[in-house]
Amino acid sequence: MGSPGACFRCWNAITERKRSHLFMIKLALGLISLIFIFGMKNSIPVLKMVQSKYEVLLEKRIPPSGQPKQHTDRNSDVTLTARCSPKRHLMFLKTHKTGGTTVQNMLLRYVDSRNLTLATPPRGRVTFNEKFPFSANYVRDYNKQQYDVIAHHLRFKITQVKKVLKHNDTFYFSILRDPVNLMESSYSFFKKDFPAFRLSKSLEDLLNNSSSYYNPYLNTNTRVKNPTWFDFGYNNIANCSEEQYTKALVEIEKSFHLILISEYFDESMILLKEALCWDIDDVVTFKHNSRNKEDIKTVSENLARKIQEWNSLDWRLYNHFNVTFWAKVEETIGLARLQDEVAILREKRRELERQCTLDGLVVNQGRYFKEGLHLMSHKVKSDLDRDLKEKCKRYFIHPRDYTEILYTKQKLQK
Ligand SMILES: Nc1ncnc2c1ncn2[C@@H]1O[C@H](COP(=O)(O)OS(=O)(=O)O)[C@@H](OP(=O)(O)O)[C@H]1O
Repeated sequence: MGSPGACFRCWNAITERKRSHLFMIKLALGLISLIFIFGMKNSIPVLKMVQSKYEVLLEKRIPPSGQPKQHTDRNSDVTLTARCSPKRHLMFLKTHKTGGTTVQNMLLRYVDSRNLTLATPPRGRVTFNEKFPFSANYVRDYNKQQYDVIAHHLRFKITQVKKVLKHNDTFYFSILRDPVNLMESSYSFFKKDFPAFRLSKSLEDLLNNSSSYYNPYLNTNTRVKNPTWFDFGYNNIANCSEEQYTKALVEIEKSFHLILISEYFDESMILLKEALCWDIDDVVTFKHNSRNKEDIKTVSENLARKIQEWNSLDWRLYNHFNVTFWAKVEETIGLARLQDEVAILREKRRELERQCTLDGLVVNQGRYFKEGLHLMSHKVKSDLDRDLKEKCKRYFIHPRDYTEILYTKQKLQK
């Protein structure tokens, strides 16, 4: 190794010509670096948003006040006392065909056991008016009173939601699903409900001949294209410029504290429980609205690409929040603890299934059986004691029935 003095002498020994060559190379390298950094920053605005989102989420992670709650860090065997209190004011944007009914059932059970106030849709309905942006007047018996939870389908409009959920610590969250899986599910579930689905012979036929089947201006075709973008309150049919897309994404980032991912449902439940400062027992769920295997069609790579193009806004949205989901995992509980807790959650589900049900998931022959589809559900054992039977039933009850039960209970409590 030469000394700094020796190096200085080397430098002086270089001829004038070589020095100017070196200068030119350094200048070129500097320029290339600048172009690269500038290009990255501007061509991937989404990455910038991911960063800023996590700065915001980290700030919000531990509420400033509330009852101390103990969390055990399994990796270090250290019991940490984090100051957080269970969140009870919740806005769940129930998107379509994303596993939303499963999340909703968990929320309704939470509302039930904690005697919270649920904003309910009109009698006999499982959705608010979904075609138009939400209005506080869509809530049954709305009289400017305060509610704790919204968990039914609606088209998101934050100003109106805030007229119903007035607590300023309301936690906003939603769930997304890969648009390919979502559209395959949607096409079979809503086959008779939307003209574009009804008229086409298959999903492939619809996407190959969309102009023959799909009239975007027909208000009965609202959720055929970019259905999740529509649920979030945005225009799912007009061309969306880069600027409009980014503006919408920033709005969603600002309004929602957490976006769950259907493909990682159990992981989502653990992340949600952490964010809400709930117990793991609160997030044990059973699948609702799932189809029998024989009703699920395999989607070829070619068709998958077409579905992604058709739902390009939903596809971008999903990819964005898939990234932020995992970043959030890293920033909060970490992958190792996530895996441990997912295993505990699944064991709890298995145990409850053993206690409550006869044969696991079976084809639903009940009242809400959807014609032409084999929807699955659980059958509660008949020989259980009264309390356990009531508890078990709550996991599998149809949202329409549960909503009515909660509505009546709330009325009686007044
Ligand atoms: N826990 C869990 N994990 C993964 N996927 C799940 C889960 N719960 C429900 N599902 C699937 O979600 C689909 C039903 O979605 P929704 O309940 O949102 O439907 S609806 O819009 O309310 O009709 C439906 O999808 P398909 O079976 O593909 O149709 C369900 O199987």
